[in-house]
Amino acid sequence: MSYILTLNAGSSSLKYAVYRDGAAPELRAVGQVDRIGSEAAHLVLKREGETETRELGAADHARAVEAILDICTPHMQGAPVAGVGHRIVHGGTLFDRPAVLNADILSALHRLVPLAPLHQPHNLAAVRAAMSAFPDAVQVGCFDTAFHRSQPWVDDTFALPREYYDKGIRRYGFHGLSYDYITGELDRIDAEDHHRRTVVAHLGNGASMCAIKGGKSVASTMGFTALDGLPMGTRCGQLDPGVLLYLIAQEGMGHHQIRDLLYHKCGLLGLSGISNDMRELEASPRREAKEAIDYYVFRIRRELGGLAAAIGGLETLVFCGGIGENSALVRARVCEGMEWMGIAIDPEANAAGADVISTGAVTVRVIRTDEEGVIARAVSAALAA
Ligand SMILES: Nc1ncnc2c1ncn2[C@@H]1O[C@H](COP(=O)(O)OP(=O)(O)O)[C@@H](O)[C@H]1O
Ligand SMILES: CC(=O)OP(=O)(O)O
Ligand SMILES: [Mg+2]
Repeated sequence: MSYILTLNAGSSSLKYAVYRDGAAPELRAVGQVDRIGSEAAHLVLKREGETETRELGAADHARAVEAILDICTPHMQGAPVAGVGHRIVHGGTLFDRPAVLNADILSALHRLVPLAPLHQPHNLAAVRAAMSAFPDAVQVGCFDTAFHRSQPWVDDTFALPREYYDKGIRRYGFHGLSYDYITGELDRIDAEDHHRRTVVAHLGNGASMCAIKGGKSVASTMGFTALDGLPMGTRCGQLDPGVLLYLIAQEGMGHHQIRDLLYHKCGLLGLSGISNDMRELEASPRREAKEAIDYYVFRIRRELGGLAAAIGGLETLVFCGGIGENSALVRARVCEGMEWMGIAIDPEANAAGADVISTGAVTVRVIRTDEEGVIARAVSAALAA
């Protein structure tokens, strides 16, 4: 008997899950370290209906991995961690599937840091920490970009001179582990194949949408970085590049200020001035909160039309991610007045967050996504190979 650990490192958080390896990995515990990089990192472990927490003080990713190991070990009854799976945001053009990590691959992934400055360094830090904590375990990288490698050239490129495409300035797309999971679920639950043309809305703190045809990504709203497309908790989403030129030339802003603005101060937080958290905005009576939700919904509806056009119609629409799975309000407002597209939903089914909420020609589903599960299965396959 052995265990699989999955690590999903963000800039200030590290989500993890522990599985017992087997034909189908069995989830044993999940948790998260928050506020990494501050003076007050905080660890949570949930297993068998119980929650444990620990204060870690000042902690980097290596310390976070150490603390995760420390809190999990007593529950593992001496069995080893045979494999560690990592969500790695950027696989560039190199990876269209998971890969067993070694020194050569790590240096290739390190060269992609400039393409994902706020995600990739933390993903790689977690890999290094796991390699030293589990020197005998197989380390498997699972790439957010991999699912989108099938995108046609027109959605892979920007209309920049060709040399920039060759330098890697392309539309990679992200949240691929989530889209991979959803695609697998649709194959499983919809045997009659009413999902040949599907749009998935992954609405979490980071958010994107993907048009999937015959199980393959055709177009997505995220591009070169995880800033493009939909507005997010704190990220801007689609932005006229002229705005950046203006900020540089007229406001005298530099690289770090602009980066901080676009990643941390925009989106729902920037528009509302209240919060990046959809729950708080839904509960707020203030006009700014309502307008932030208005903009959010408006952008999703615009993208839905565009993505459906990219795949020549729509049979299935899926909502997932923290907002997609839990916000009946956002789902209702996205679907409102969309009968012209074949989208109509049942208010009660929507309020209950039912698996299927539609009454029209397009099947509208709510699916709890599972990026961790996708990673764990990739590790299990690598261990079996
Ligand atoms: N019941 C709910 N109603 C509305 N929004 C919710 C609800 N539960 C969670 N959310 C929203 O989900 C978002 C977080 O999504 P999640 O997928 O957990 O993010 P992450 O990208 O960090 O994994 C937050 O905006 C949060 O407010
Ligand atoms: C790529 C991305 O936006 O990831 P997350 O939603 O975890 O921030
Ligand atoms: Mg997420």
